[in-house]
Amino acid sequence: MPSTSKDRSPRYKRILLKLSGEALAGEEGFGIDPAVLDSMSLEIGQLVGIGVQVGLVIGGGNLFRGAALQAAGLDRVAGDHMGMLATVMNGLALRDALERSNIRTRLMSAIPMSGVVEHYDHRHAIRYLKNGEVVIFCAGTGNPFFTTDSAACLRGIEINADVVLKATKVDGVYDSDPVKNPAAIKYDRLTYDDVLASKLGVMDLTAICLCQDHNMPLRVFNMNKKGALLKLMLGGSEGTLVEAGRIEPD
Ligand SMILES: Nc1ncnc2c1ncn2[C@@H]1O[C@H](COP(=O)(O)OP(=O)(O)OP(=O)(O)O)[C@@H](O)[C@H]1O
Ligand SMILES: O=c1ccn([C@@H]2O[C@H](COP(=O)(O)O)[C@@H](O)[C@H]2O)c(=O)[nH]1
Repeated sequence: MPSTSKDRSPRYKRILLKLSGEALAGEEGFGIDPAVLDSMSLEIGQLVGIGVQVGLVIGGGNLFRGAALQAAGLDRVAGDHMGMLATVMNGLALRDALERSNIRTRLMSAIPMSGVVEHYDHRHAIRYLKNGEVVIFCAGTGNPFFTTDSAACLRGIEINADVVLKATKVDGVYDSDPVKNPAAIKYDRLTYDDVLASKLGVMDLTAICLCQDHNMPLRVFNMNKKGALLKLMLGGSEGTLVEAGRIEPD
């Protein structure tokens, strides 16, 4: 039977999607691959097309990470500032790609950068989202010693998103890192307490605690699977859902 517009009504009204900076690098492992930007824009455009309000947080791991710079001898705070500025560069590139695809987009930075990006203000952000514009939140939380995962959960809570979606290169949360352990077992659902107690490393624990404190559901899924994001919006199951409450075995 052909699908009707009713079939395509989204399961979430407003989402916060965290995009990995590392994913932007594509095959190169460093920098920004325009082909990856275009494919991300296509997927995001599909969500806007079915009426989902989309807030984005972009990581910086394709350019700089404070902890790696510190290991190379740099001061940690300077390294973290470089990492946050890296997310601004990624944000500028992503906005450009989205706008080339005719998706109206705002870029808001936690660090004021007059003339380059708009300074973050959650009330303005909500207004833009209601207006159908995609909003990219860059520069993380604006503070060192945090990550963009924490920034994603923070912004998700501030804009009152229905869910935080972490797009990554693995299929969800496993009992150990699936990149290092090919025999790792994937979970479909977990509680915040499960993730915290077992220190499951897919996201930093500060981010998980924030979601737990504010009862913000979190889903980790693989962005390399074409159409996974749209499938999720239309009620399909992808990745791992982390939420409150006791999960009964199936
Ligand atoms: N228990 C686990 N389940 C799933 N993935 C895990 C687990 N432990 C560690 N990981 C690793 O965490 C990675 C997810 O982090 P990812 O690179 O997407 O985020 P990030 O570091 O926040 O992004 P960025 O590239 O923006 O810095 C996965 O690629 C996986 O290798
Ligand atoms: O709130 C924040 C967010 C990020 N940083 C620094 O930026 C890099 C890149 O972010 P990823 O989450 O690793 O992609 C991060 O390693 C930190 O150095 C920050 O200081 N504060």
